[in-house]
Amino acid sequence: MRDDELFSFEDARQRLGESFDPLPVPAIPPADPDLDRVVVELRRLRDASAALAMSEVELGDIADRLGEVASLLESRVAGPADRLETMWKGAGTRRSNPVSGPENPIAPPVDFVGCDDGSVMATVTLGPAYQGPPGCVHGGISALIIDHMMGLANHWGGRYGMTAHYELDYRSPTPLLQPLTFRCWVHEVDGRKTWTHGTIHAGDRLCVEARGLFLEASVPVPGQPGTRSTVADGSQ
Ligand SMILES: CCCCCCCCCCCCCCCC(=O)SCCNC(=O)CCNC(=O)[C@H](O)C(C)(C)COP(=O)(O)OP(=O)(O)OC[C@H]1O[C@@H](n2cnc3c(N)ncnc32)[C@H](O)[C@@H]1OP(=O)(O)O
Repeated sequence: MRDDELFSFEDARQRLGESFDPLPVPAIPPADPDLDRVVVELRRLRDASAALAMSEVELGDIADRLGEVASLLESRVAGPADRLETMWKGAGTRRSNPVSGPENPIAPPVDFVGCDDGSVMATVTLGPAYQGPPGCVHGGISALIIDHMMGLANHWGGRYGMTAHYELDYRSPTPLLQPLTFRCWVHEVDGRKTWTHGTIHAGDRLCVEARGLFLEASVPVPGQPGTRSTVADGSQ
């Protein structure tokens, strides 16, 4: 097989076979609409405060007021271990993951679409908060998004698993402030193993190629002794 064929999603559906029966990820309503609003505001702050050095903007009063809000929030919430237990009584990480989660301020967020061709696709424009090389997306951010998206591609292809092995080739710089097309698809399956591939393009230009090996596995759910969950789905 040629290298470029490895990174073609065209026949992903064929490879999944007649059993391809995509499983959409059901939308889950917010447990608390105000939590989603808090996260929206935090993302506005993130985007407005990234890459501000040398801007000559007067920030002293902003820092003071943000400090007051942070202290108010801290005084109202439980510790992180307690919160981890509570969130698993809800939607698992489907609403709180760091890539698409509406409850997670570090998520860009990325919105995914399951495609009839067997792949999962997303278009996203990343801002300065995600900068690595000058004007470019940090390679670890690309890796984070594709890894998560591979999990969704597995689900779309009727598979699940934890990442056991993951590798990337950065073929050309991945620009900030331009729409990027992410695509992931199941490449091959064998028993507990799923090999999943992914790409990032800026327009027609290939920026990143990725390969992941996922193994069917589950982990204990925080605060629910004896209960295990497959990665991220919040169901047992
Ligand atoms: C209705 C609901 C909708 C919900 C819809 C949700 C959608 C949901 C989207 C979520 C998207 C999240 C996606 C995030 C994905 C992560 O971030 S996962 C987090 C990162 N990964 C981890 O923490 C995994 C840590 N590693 C482990 O726990 C264990 O190593 C594993 C992966 C469970 C495997 O352990 P194990 O089961 O003991 O495996 P083991 O028996 O040693 O090996 C099994 C086979 O795999 C091979 N293997 C194992 N490791 C490797 C390796 N690293 N390289 C190559 N081969 C390997 C072995 O050689 C062996 O091969 P065979 O001899 O059978 O041919």
